[in-house]
Formats: sequence, C-alpha cells, structure tokens
Amino acid sequence: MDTDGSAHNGAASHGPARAVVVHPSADALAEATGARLLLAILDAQSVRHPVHVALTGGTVGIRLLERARQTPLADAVDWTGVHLWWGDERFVPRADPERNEGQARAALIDHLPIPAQNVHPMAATEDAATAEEGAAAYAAELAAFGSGADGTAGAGPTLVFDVVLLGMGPDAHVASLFPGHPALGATGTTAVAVHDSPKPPPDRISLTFEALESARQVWLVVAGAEKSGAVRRALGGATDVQETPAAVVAGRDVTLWLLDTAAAGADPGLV
Ligand SMILES: O=C1O[C@H](COP(=O)(O)O)[C@@H](O)[C@H](O)[C@H]1O
Repeated sequence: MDTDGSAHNGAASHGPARAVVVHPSADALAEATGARLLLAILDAQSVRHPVHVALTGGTVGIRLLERARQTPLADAVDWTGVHLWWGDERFVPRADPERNEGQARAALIDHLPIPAQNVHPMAATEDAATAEEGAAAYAAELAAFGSGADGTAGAGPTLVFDVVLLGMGPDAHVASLFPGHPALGATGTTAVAVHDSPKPPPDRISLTFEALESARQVWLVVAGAEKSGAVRRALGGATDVQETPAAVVAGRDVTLWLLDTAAAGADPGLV
C-alpha cells in the first residue's frame, strides 16, 4: 500500500456528470435523499443483480435512513438482492453508540427483510486486533464480491457499488479520509486503517478513494452552515486532496451533491 498522497494530488477528476441539488432544510434533504436512494436501488434492480450500496454515518446520513424506512418505496425493493456496506466506521466495540453500523441498523436495517449475510459491517474491536487487520478483512470481503477486469464475479478486487453515500465534515473530510492525513494517499487497497483521526474516536476504518470511485454513483449529502465553506471550496474547483478531500471524490457515472440551503451558503450558483 502506498501512502505518499500522490493518488489524488493534481487535477480533480469528476465523473461524466456532476450535479448539485439544494433542498430547503436538512429535513427535506433527508426525506428526499431517502426516497432517492430507494428509487436508485429500484432502478438498479431493473438491470442488475445484486445491487451494492455503501452507507455513511453522520447526522444527515442516519436521518436519511430513518426517512427511507418511512416511505412506502421501501416495500417495493427486493431486499434479498441488495448488499449494504459502509464507507467508514469507528474501530470501537460493536455496542458503542458511536458505531455507524449500530445507528444504521436502528434507523433502517433492523426494519428490513434483508438477509443477514447481505449486511457487511466493518470490524469492531471484538472482530480484529487492530484497525489494520479490520481494514484487510474488509478489503478481502469486498474482493469476494468484486469483478475482475473480465467481469468475472469474485475474480478481482473491484466491487462496483451502485451508490456510495458520503457525508462531509466541516473540514471537507469524506468517509474517514481527513485533510492532511496519511490515509488519503492509500492506494492498491480498498480499505485502510485510520489512526489519530482529528474527529473522535481516533481509530477508524475507511474505504479508500479507489474503492469510493469504483461506484457508479457517488452522493455527497451535506447539511449545515458550518459546512458551507468546505462546500464552496469543493464545488469551486479545489483540486488539492490534502486540503479538500471532498473535492476530488467522484462516481464513474454520476457525482451528486445533495445539500440543504445552509450548506449551500450564499453561493448564487447554488441557491
Ligand atoms: O466522522 C464522520 O463524519 C462524517 C460527517 O458527519 P456529520 O455528523 O457531520 O454529518 C460522516 O460522513 C462519516 O461517516 C463519519 O464517520
């Protein structure tokens, strides 16, 4: 694994389509994105099986799952054909309320008719001695569901997510890829251990940019005025991954920025 930060320095590579959608409030953002997620899964199920989605933690990331649960569209999805993954996780005991997994289970997953083997949490401290061991196990699990260059299932390291959901911090971090952190430069792997995270808890596991960008669609779901500066930088053409990680993450087909008005700030191009 290379951690020299070279993978995303230089020009930002956006997917073929980048769109920004601004919602009037954080609640409206969560409600619309919950419905959007279910529709995206339904659309994908009409052409592919199975469908792979990476979830995010964070305030709006969990709220949108609660909203998804409340829409009748949730009953239209064939959950036996959906696999749920995570973009990042806190490396803490499984029962720790900070775990993205536990929050997502309570908000949505525990209420779905989804087979247990379709849910792919990252390691908790009960499962792995170190975050490195947990990251390696997650990379192996992703590879088992991936396709090789010839498209043969299970033949290679790349799992193509249908949708990756990402929150963003006020510092422009996505997943657990923080500005200036060595994990930003991780290449040749799909999951990386993160230590000394500037946001507690310090030990985490994150998908790498390589894994995130294997997605057909990447959605950045962002609410709150405290994030408007990072949004402005990311959408204003920032290219330095070390300063603005969110600026460089992109889906293969679509990159969607889903904002509330507070996160969009006063940018006349957005509101
Ligand atoms: O640390 C994290 O933070 C971000 C954003 O969280 P928020 O509460 O500010 O919305 C989240 O996307 C990420 O999954 C999480 O681990």
